[in-house]
Amino acid sequence: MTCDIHAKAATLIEALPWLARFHGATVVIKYGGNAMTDDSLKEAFAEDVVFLKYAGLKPVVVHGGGPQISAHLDRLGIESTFTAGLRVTTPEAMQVVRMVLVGQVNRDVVGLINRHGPFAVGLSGEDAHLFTAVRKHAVVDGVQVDIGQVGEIVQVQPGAVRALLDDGRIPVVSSVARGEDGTVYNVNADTAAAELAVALGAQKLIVLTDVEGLYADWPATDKVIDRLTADELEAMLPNLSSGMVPKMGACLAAVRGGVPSAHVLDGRVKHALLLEIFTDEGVGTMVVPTAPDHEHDREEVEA
Ligand SMILES: Nc1ncnc2c1ncn2[C@@H]1O[C@H](COP(=O)(O)OP(=O)(O)O)[C@@H](O)[C@H]1O
Ligand SMILES: CC(=O)N[C@@H](CCC(=O)OP(=O)(O)O)C(=O)O
Repeated sequence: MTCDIHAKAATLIEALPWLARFHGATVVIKYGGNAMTDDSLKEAFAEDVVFLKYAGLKPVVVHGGGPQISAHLDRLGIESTFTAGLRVTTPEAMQVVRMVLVGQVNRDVVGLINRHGPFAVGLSGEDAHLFTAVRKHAVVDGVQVDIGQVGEIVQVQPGAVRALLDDGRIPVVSSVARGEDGTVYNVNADTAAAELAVALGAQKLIVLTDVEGLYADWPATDKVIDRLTADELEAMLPNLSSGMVPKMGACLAAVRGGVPSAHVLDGRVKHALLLEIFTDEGVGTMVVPTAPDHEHDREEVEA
């Protein structure tokens, strides 16, 4: 019993340096479609985000919804195909993408968070010119491939998100973007989260997904890379497959854009967010700008 109490106190006090470090910091969290399928995990995610807010951080959520979009397209008899991890998006599919992300998944995430208080406000990347995009082409074996209404973000106007943060709210953003010509674009949510993290000058980008982190030798799953530099990641990128291409590309873009660290965490682990931010070990894969001079504790590495 005494032992239990001491262990609890030790866990709480272990958080102290991290609370001091991240007080007032903006943290962008990408909540992935594959990490949002289990009800008790969804509730734990919402608790973590609200915990971060009460702990003095400024969480911003960017959500995905790939599996939910695929399920809806399936019901309508529309086939889903992906090129380089991106959904080939016909105008017909785009209507479904927008409806599912903005009308369904965004509402679900906002609702989960707001069980704890009047915090979450949902917005689409189209709102207040948050994300402006142009048509993106995928490159397969050096050849440009048309993938439909997939957008590449060319401008972020984070004013609406900042205003919500200043008002003590938790912005919840869907990865749909506007084009200057009125076209609506489907943007990969990892990419959107990274762009927003850079524009906000965030202290961290955290990407929650359904694997432990970046595996060194996928599909072998016995070794997770716990830390790598931007240069090391860049060298690995051409050999990555499926959803990890945009995910790790996003981590690289965030770190190169001035975000001090980007993390890929296992969203299937309850309270993975809290473990990453408030404990000494950290979990998952961390991307940092450059290698530390010598082996140090995690605090120095992230500084
Ligand atoms: N090197 C790798 N390490 C980890 N996962 C990988 C790797 N290469 C491919 N994957 C696959 O990428 C998936 C994650 O991408 P994705 O399904 O798009 O996630 P999310 O929906 O969370 O954004 C993993 O579930 C795994 O199947
Ligand atoms: C262009 C593109 O691929 N867009 C994604 C947007 C949602 C997303 O990224 O969802 P996850 O994070 O759950 O994968 C899609 O249509 O699936």
